[in-house]
Parts: sequence; C-alpha cells; structure tokens
Amino acid sequence: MKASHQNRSFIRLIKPLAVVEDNVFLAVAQDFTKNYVEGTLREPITRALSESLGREVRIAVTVDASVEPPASAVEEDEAPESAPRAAAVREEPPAPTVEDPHLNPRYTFDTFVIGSSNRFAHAAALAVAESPGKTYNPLFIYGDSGLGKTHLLHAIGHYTRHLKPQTRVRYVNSEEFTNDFINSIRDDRSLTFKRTYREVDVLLIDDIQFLQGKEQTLEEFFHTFNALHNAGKHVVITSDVSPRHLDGIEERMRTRFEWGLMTDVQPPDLETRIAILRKKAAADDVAAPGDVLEYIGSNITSNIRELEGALIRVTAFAALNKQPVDLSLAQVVLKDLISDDDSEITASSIIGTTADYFGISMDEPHGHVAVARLRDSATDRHVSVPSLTDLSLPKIGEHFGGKDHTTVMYAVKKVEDQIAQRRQMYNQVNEIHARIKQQSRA
Ligand SMILES: Nc1ncnc2c1ncn2[C@@H]1O[C@H](COP(=O)(O)OP(=O)(O)OP(=O)(O)O)[C@@H](O)[C@H]1O
Repeated sequence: MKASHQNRSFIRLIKPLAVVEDNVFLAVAQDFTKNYVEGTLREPITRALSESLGREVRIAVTVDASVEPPASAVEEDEAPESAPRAAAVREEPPAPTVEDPHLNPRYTFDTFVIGSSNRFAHAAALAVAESPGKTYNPLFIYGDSGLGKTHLLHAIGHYTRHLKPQTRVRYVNSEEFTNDFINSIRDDRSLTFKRTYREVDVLLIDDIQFLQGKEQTLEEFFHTFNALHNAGKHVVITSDVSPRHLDGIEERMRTRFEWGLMTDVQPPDLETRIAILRKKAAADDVAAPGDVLEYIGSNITSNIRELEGALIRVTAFAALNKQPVDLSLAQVVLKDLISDDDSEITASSIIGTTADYFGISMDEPHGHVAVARLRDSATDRHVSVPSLTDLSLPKIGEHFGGKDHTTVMYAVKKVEDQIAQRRQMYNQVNEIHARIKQQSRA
C-alpha cells in the first residue's frame, strides 16, 4: 500500500486486535485517530488487508485508551498533527506544571473495581492520594502484567489533584524516564531534567523493572528518589516483581524501595472479573447480558487487559454485524481465545509463528538465516518453548537446528535480559506468546 507520510504515521498508531471470520478488529488510543482511520484510511487499509489475507475483509476500529502505539511508532517518523511529538521537540521543555501530569482520564478510582485481589493495594493508593508525603512513602505496587498497577498510579494522580488542585503530580513510565534522561545529556539539558522530575509533589513511576541494568539512568533515578523523599514528596513505584527480585538494581536502591509500603496485586477472582466487565460495558455504553459477561469472566482469568479485550471484540463484532450481543455470538467470536482443548504446542508452530510475526518467510533467500536467528529468541522461556511445551533444553536444541543445551541456555538468558530492559521486547514477546497459543488452538 502506498501511503503518504502522514498516513504512515497514523497507521503506526493502530494496534491489530484480532481477525474473526471476515472482520479485522483494530484498536487505537484516541477518537481522533479512529475518525481518521475510518475516514481517510478505511479504503486503503481494507484493500491491503484483503490482499494479504487473500479474501475480502472489513475493518472495525475501537478506541481503547490503554493502547500504546507499537514502540518507535511516533519516534521514527513524523507524528500526526495531534499526536505527541516528544521526539521532535528540541528546545528546553517547560518545567512541570500542574496542568500537565500525563494522566489517562479513564484510570480513576471511580472506574477501578475493588476485590480481594487488589483491596490492599487500592487502600494504600487511596491513602497516598489523600495525604501525599505522609504515609507509605514510597508506595511500591507489584504484580503480573495487566492487573491494574498503572490504573492505580493514574488514579492516585487524579484523586490527589481533585483534593488539592495545586499539587504537582507527574506520571512517567520508566522508559520515558530513561529517554528523557538520555536526551537531556545529549542536549545539555540536565537542569531541566532535574526540575521536571524533582519539582513535583508526587512522582508516579511505572514499570521500574525496565530500569534494570541501565546503570546511569538508575543512578539518576536514585538521586531523584532521594531528593524527593528527603523533601517529603511522595514517590509511587510499580514493577512486575517485588523489590527483592529486581535483579540488576543495586541493593541500596532496593532497600529504599522497601522503606515505605509494598503491596501486590493478584489476578482477580471470578466475581471481580465479572464486576470489571460490567463496569467496562457500562462505561462504553454497550449492552452485554449477564451470561455473556459470565462466559468471558469464567474463561479469561489471569489478565484484566485480555478480559477487557475479549469484551471489546464481542461487542465490536456484534455492532459491525448489527447483531445483538448474546452467548452464542460470544462463543463464536472468542473461540480462538477460549478453548477446552489444551492442544500441544509444537516447536515448528513456535518457529512459524515467530517468523510470521516478524514478516520473514522461510522460503525467502536468506530467510533461513533470519529464521535461525529467530530460533534463538524462540528458545527463550518467556517467548515460548520451556513455558509452552514440556521439552527439555537438549530436546529444544535438537528442534532448533541441532544446538546444544548451553546455546539454548545462552539464548534464554539473552532474551530474558532484553525483555527486562526493553518494553518493546516485552510487548513483542507477549504478543508472540499469545499468537502461538491462539494458533495452536485454532
Ligand atoms: N480493578 C480494576 N478495575 C477496573 N479495571 C481494571 C482493574 N484492574 C485493571 N483494570 C484495567 O485493565 C487494564 C490493564 O491494567 P493496567 O494497565 O493498569 O495493568 P498493569 O498491571 O499496569 O499492567 P503492565 O504491568 O502490563 O503495565 C486497564 O485497562 C485497566 O483499566
């Protein structure tokens, strides 16, 4: 598909969700982007997708504020007019203002459903929001992906500012923090950097695990943390593991993270899952009967992002086909996600899916070289094999071109390190993982 510069920028903001029969579901973060995709881009995207899938398909675009554009989407290219253009800004950024805390309006305490899995974390977050700088400093929230850590961080920011509008709040994920830090060195703006992160009353820092191994950034974060803490300002941190499991972060920092309060979030129980779905349906103003919510809630158990994604898929499918949302429709739409069949995942399906994800054909000239490289990453336990199959490391080596088990172990370690350090890698791995499972069920 030939696309203008601007169109390419918009295309990069789209996240593909699923293909169900002749419908391709896409998600974007903003209404503005949805309008553009549905207007200007509908025809070329539909044509390109139909060509590549070999059949006529339709597209359905939903707005989901939690959708992050694929990494480097905006940086590599010029961003659309309305999108953030952080990378393009060269002059000194303004010091933090109370108007610009970087908060997602959807993530508030009002929209957060409390259950036994998150009650303590919620109570601690609320206490911090009510009197920042006083108790539980720092507050450290940890737990698996998609369980509401980011939501709670934003909720703290909103509620703090609701109670005291002059409070200076700043939300940042640790990758943005890293980029800001690197850019500040490059552009000789370290003073502005310091002001941005130290002249705040509440610093909310997300996914701290991505700072692991980044020594200089960690050092800077350590100073930021100390400066804020000493000044009685509040720091709230989230991570996918508890402080003591944060490898690659010095002991002196990990101990500081444990000074305040640590609390985890667990996967929600069935009741909470259904309550979350009900709230989401109400917020999006879609009618989804109880048995549909129960079906989704009973079958998608470990990740709230996936839970919400399933509901979006079902309701979008119904809207597109002008059908009511009912149980049989939900079963059809979600059949590749939900299946009783625990079918075996083979080494070749892992290689095939991974190659496919990166757009590499095994038949292409040099394709085998690229695939061989992918095999290294595909042997990682996060990506796939050890957590998806019962194969031993030597057996995995055999399947992946006769490599011995030390090579497999090395590949595992290498990719693990990258996952720990780069959000993009982490997202890619999760996505590949999901596709492998999905395809093995299909
Ligand atoms: N208790 C809850 N009530 C309502 N919605 C929730 C709840 N927990 C999570 N969600 C929703 O689930 C989605 C994923 O949550 P969130 O992004 O906060 O997860 P996370 O733990 O930060 O994940 P990650 O570690 O991948 O960043 C969000 O859309 C969020 O609003």
